[in-house]
Amino acid sequence: MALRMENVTKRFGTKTAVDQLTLHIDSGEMFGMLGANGAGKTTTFRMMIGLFDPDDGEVSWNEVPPQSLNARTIGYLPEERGLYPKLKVMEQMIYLGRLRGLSKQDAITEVDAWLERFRIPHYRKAKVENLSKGNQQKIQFIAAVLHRPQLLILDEPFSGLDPINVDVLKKAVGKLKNEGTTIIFSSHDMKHVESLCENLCIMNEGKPVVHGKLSDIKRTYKKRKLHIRADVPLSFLEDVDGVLQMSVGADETTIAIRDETVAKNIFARLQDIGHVRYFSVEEPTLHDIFIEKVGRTYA
Ligand SMILES: Nc1ncnc2c1ncn2[C@@H]1O[C@H](COP(=O)(O)OP(=O)(O)OP(=O)(O)O)[C@@H](O)[C@H]1O
Repeated sequence: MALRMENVTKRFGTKTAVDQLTLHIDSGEMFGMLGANGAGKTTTFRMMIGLFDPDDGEVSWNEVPPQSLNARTIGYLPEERGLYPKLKVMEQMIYLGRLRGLSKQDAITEVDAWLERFRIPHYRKAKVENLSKGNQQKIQFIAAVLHRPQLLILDEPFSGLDPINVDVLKKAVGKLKNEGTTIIFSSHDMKHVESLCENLCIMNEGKPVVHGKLSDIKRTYKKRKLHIRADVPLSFLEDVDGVLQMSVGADETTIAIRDETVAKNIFARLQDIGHVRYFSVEEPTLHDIFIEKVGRTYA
């Protein structure tokens, strides 16, 4: 286990921001952290990088506490972006690279490669304040990875990016994962977590309410949705045991059901009637699971 958080608690005055959190993240894993505003994600990240000491519990990376790690081990993209607006991109990257133990030349080589990859080599000498928000975010990402960290923590890396830049950044993150980097990121967009992570944690009020492998989480979440298109009225299905909700559209009827056995019952009844053109059982999405576990409407 590369990253270990054991029973970690962090309080601010009377507020418990993180409450007895235990997380084990393997080396080379891509791990997603979800949670509503104020759930405790950023506080957790700050403890992972040693910026905050936990009040209780322990944090370690390969058995070493974050405060004792070499400056090159961890890369961090903070939620509040922290570039110097008046400095030029390359000047700033060299400065940050040097802080993490890179030679000037190694920093330049690494940053140039990233600028090429992001198709913005012409911004090498631009002042950060003159870049668009999306390009500033790419530069901030480069600042987090230019020293090739083993552990990369990205707080909301995709927020504020257009879909094209989301893809660019997703590819960059995928490349780093393939090279063996352990990556932990938070997102308010469940589709990002669903498309990138095998393992995840959903936090609510400082506690993990769901934690584990995405496929296992989906399997244990029993509720399903049915989509049916038929040439006969389907309103009689409302009375079937285990039907939770039904919405009748122009062509398609969607039914929320308690579990898969209900789908089998409905399928059997429809076969008796015939005239069914389409029948599908939808796996729960992370969005459905989030709403149920965190218990509030959340985009
Ligand atoms: N430095 C601090 N001083 C006092 N309270 C804090 C501090 N940092 C965080 N908190 C509180 O701790 C709780 C958790 O905050 P945190 O920023 O970790 O949540 P988050 O999940 O990252 O939220 P968001 O999605 O909005 O970024 C919140 O109630 C927040 O107000």
